[in-house]
Amino acid sequence: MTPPDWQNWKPGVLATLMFIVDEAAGRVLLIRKKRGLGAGKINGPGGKIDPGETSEHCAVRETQEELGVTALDPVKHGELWFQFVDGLALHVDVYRATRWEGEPTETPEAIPLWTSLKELPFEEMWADDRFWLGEVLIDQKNFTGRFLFDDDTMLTHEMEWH
Ligand SMILES: CNc1ncnc2c1ncn2[C@@H]1O[C@H](COP(=O)(O)OP(=O)(O)OP(=O)(O)O)[C@@H](O)[C@H]1O
Repeated sequence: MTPPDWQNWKPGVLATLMFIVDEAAGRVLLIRKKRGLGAGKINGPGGKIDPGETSEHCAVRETQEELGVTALDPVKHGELWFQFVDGLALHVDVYRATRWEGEPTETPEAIPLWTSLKELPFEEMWADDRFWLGEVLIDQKNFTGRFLFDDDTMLTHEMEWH
């Protein structure tokens, strides 16, 4: 199919992703997602923004709910625009934090996975992640990415680095 013009994409559902980076140990706190969109995949903690909530608050709250960890001083590094051919549209703000409180704990939503920054498990992640995750986590770059998906299959992508 022909993808719609990027400019005509709707913002859709607003959501967030949080990546807590332990710079001293060269690792990032990922999750194995147990339910919801992308169940079974490895991703960062995150989820939908509640009405009236800021995106930063959502990223912190979802990380608390999924892992029992509080991210401190998160910095926004990017925006992901996902369009699925079935009509679902997701707009995701991506945060990175280097300080946190609490010990990651398994919850009904997620299994915590401290992962080496040198061995990001892209084969178990959403297909778009290999276009931006290393650049954000390691190089602290800022970006906007737009991706068209048919279920799990990425059909097109467009990256801007700021
Ligand atoms: C398509 N390629 C993708 N690549 C990378 N990450 C993706 C993603 N698609 C969704 N995500 C993230 O996965 C979480 C689930 O999205 P989301 O719709 O919010 O579902 P989830 O059921 O977890 O939300 P609630 O916890 O119910 O709020 C959410 O953090 C969102 O940012």
